[in-house]
Amino acid sequence: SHGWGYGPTNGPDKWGEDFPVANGPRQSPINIVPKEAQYDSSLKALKLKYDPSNSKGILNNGHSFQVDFVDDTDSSTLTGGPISGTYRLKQFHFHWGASDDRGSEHTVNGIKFPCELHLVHWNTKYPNFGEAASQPDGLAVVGVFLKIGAANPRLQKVLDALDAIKTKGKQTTFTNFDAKTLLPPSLDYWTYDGSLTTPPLLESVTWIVLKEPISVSSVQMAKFRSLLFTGEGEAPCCMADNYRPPQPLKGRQVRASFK
Ligand SMILES: CC#CCNS(=O)(=O)c1cc(S(N)(=O)=O)ccc1C(=O)O
Ligand SMILES: [Zn+2]
Repeated sequence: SHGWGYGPTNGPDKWGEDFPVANGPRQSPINIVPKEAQYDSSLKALKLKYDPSNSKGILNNGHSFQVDFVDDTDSSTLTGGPISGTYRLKQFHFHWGASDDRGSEHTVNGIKFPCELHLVHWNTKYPNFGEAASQPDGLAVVGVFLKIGAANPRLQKVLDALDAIKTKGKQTTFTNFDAKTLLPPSLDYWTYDGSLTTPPLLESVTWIVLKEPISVSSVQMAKFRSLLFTGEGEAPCCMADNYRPPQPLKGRQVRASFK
């Protein structure tokens, strides 16, 4: 049977057939309405401590590309913010559109950004990522919006690696990358309880969405779209529009770390 994807026959509207949690009470992404977010003075500042030597490789996984990190020690971690304990950085990846008017998963007042970065972390109170991914407090994903503007030099090393991973399943080494350089100056954030935005859509994610976007140029966005969903030797299909649309809030509270 065909696996899940983002096409008309296997896209987000079809995921519930194989993954019934798709219609669960804490699905992601969501539309964020800043005026309805509650400022919570008890929310701590985010603390992101990333060791560049932990970056391992970059992989085209057939639905996005991801940069993987060594996560067998506490050398690249997320602490503070809305979470308790220590979460280790596992990978980061992006979601983007076929044109600059769409591509993000979260939206703000219904506005779509051209791209969204996700930094995936898992709670070290569990023995490994797989175990954590099945727990309600197992994962924490930091989301960063990208908006069209000046070319972002911090993205260039990632984009220059994409020629080597054009087709599904290709990977190459990607060392000494400091993921902190992808973050905006302000770490103000919205947070809510949600899920993975791709199958298996597990409801195990504390979402931490930064208010301030980082920049990306239209030329750089075209580079994202040069990737293929398809494997070598298959009819090529450009990797784009790999985003799930916002899901029902179902009574959840979105909190803000800032006034
Ligand atoms: C079990 C399990 C699992 C999910 N893995 S992931 O958290 O790295 C991930 C997270 C997300 S997201 N968009 O929810 O952060 C998307 C894609 C992936 C992925 O495997 O490729
Ligand atoms: Zn994602």
